[in-house]
Amino acid sequence: MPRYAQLVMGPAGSGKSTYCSTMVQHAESLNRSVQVVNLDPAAEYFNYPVMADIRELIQVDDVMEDNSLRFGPNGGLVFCMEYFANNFDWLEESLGHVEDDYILFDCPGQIELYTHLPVMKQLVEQLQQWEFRICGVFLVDSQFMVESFKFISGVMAALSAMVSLEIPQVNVMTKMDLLAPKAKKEIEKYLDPDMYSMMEDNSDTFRSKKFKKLTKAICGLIEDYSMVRFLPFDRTDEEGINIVLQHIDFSIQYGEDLEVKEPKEVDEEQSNLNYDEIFQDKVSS
Ligand SMILES: Nc1nc2c(ncn2[C@@H]2O[C@H](COP(=O)(O)OP(=O)(O)OP(=O)(O)O)[C@@H](O)[C@H]2O)c(=O)[nH]1
Ligand SMILES: [Mg+2]
Repeated sequence: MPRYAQLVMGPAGSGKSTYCSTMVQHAESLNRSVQVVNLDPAAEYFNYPVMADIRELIQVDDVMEDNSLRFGPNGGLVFCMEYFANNFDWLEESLGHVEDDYILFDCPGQIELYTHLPVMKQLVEQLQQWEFRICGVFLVDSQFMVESFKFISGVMAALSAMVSLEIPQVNVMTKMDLLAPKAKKEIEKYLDPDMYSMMEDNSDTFRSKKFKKLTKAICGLIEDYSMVRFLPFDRTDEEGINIVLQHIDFSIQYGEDLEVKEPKEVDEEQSNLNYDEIFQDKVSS
């Protein structure tokens, strides 16, 4: 039996930890068991129960206080993640060997982890060896997406994670509840974007021909992949949360291997009896 995982990624403050706790609550309401592993060694606050916490293995503060290392917060985090990659047996022990489990990994927000550092890819490969089917969930804050050039940079970040991890990925625009109705309408065009027309909208803002050409090339690239789409995520909207979950479940084929529930056996005599009654009713009417 496979196991299932979501790798919850995205820039700092994009809402990863909030997404995890919202998903846990939503899963509870569906009678499903979903657990969370905190993989952020600098995490200070999250309001979900954790099944494992990387801070038991290593903490950024300890690394920063170490006089021989002398790291700042970002270097410290990278050091922690490399240490983690060398100690996956800690994770194996914490996860146990439960068939059919469904785990969310709340990742740190440093964008370099998803663009060029190898640790996330190593984690993916390790999880696959443990028979996990993994979906990347890349979160981007909708507040920063109301202008097209910001949107393009968000898309590029998501695409970069997608290309480097080589797993199915669902991109999510978070904090939709904070948008004013007008901005919400404006942002709708980004949910299923036609990149070229978006670039035309903005043609006045391009300062030079070269910049315009570059932007056009980037838009072409994104369009060719045609995989960077965003789903809106409003933590107050159960239906919207369910749509996001369904997309993710579909990408990792969750539920396909679940045992089929047999319909209740009907007593044959009883069912014949019912049929006779219905027949009699029909004849007499
Ligand atoms: N209104 C609203 N606020 C949100 C939502 N998601 C996150 N927030 C707020 O945004 C802030 C950051 O959210 P987190 O969930 O901690 O973000 P994160 O991506 O885990 O942050 P880091 O782990 O520091 O990278 C918090 O103050 C949350 O309350 C949302 O959907 N709606
Ligand atoms: Mg967090």
